[in-house]
Amino acid sequence: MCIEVNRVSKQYTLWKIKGWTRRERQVIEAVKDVSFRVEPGRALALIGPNGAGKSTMIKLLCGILSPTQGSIRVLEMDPFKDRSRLAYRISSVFGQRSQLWYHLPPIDTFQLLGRIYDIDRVELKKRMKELIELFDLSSFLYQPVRKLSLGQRMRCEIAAALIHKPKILFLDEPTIGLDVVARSTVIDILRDLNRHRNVTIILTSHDTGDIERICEDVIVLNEGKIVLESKIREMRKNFFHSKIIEIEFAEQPNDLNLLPGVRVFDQNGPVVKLEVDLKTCDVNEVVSRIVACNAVRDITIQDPPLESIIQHIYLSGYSAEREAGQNAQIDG
Ligand SMILES: Nc1ncnc2c1ncn2[C@@H]1O[C@H](COP(=O)(O)OP(=O)(O)OP(=O)(O)O)[C@@H](O)[C@H]1O
Repeated sequence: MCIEVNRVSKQYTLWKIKGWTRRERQVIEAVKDVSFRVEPGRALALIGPNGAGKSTMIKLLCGILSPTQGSIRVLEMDPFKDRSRLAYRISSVFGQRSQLWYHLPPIDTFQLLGRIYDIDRVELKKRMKELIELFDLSSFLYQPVRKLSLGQRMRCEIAAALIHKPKILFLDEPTIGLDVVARSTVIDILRDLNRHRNVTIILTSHDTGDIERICEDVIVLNEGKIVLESKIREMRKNFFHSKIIEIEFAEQPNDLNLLPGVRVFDQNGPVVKLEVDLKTCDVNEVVSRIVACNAVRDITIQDPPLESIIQHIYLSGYSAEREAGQNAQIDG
């Protein structure tokens, strides 16, 4: 097994200053009694709303934090106790933080990391060549990192994370702030690493598109607890029951004459978002009907926002069922 998380909880303790002399202790339960396993070569997404505990979970798995309760094994090691040994076998990319030297070109960081990981000179040269080709870095390899675009920086960031050939790559919001093209490049690279180079990927993202293209498995966290553990395919089948159609009409529509199963999700002047229940009707039919009866400037079809899927998971009573099941197991 690549990763084994057994009944892990993580609490943060904060001290609030109250007046001149008093301090009040506040305990935040970021992760509550979480268990899961990841087989080698899988790609797992950890998703959930803000504050759900995703980053805390990634930090626990990398050994940056130690659990308050429970145990974690990553590649047969305790990530917190064996952190330096584990560092040779795993890697992490945090979208909001950089491991590249800001005022130096990326090539300098690669060479420095080569030294840190004790990679032999010839081998390092070979690996850098491979990564430069894979991530198409040659045109900006000698420019200071501060002068790179966000997309170029993220490609260098992931290349740097791979210099020591890690078995597991942890990514916390790797596509945050990237434009459509840069995001797509990063996603393709991550998918290739997982599918063809056997790198296990653990990813957090707020973007359902990223998650679907990279990962096979998903864990949904909310308020520190697992509310759903599933294959992405199953989650789509069970919970993605709707699509959002965004239409920009030539002028504000009076009567949309909507089919059953279609509701107005949002409206801002001539821009209307419709939610289509896929169990009741077909998206193509809805689009054809609207285009036939109205002057339309633009139409886009999207998946519903992650937050609304999570809300749906709750409304479907899934989490309550799961909790009841777990309690029954514990009692048994
Ligand atoms: N260093 C810290 N000290 C105290 N509380 C923290 C710390 N880091 C996180 N928390 C709290 O723990 C909870 C979980 O935070 P975490 O960052 O793990 O969530 P997240 O799912 O990654 O959220 P986001 O999507 O916003 O990044 C939140 O209530 C957060 O305020």
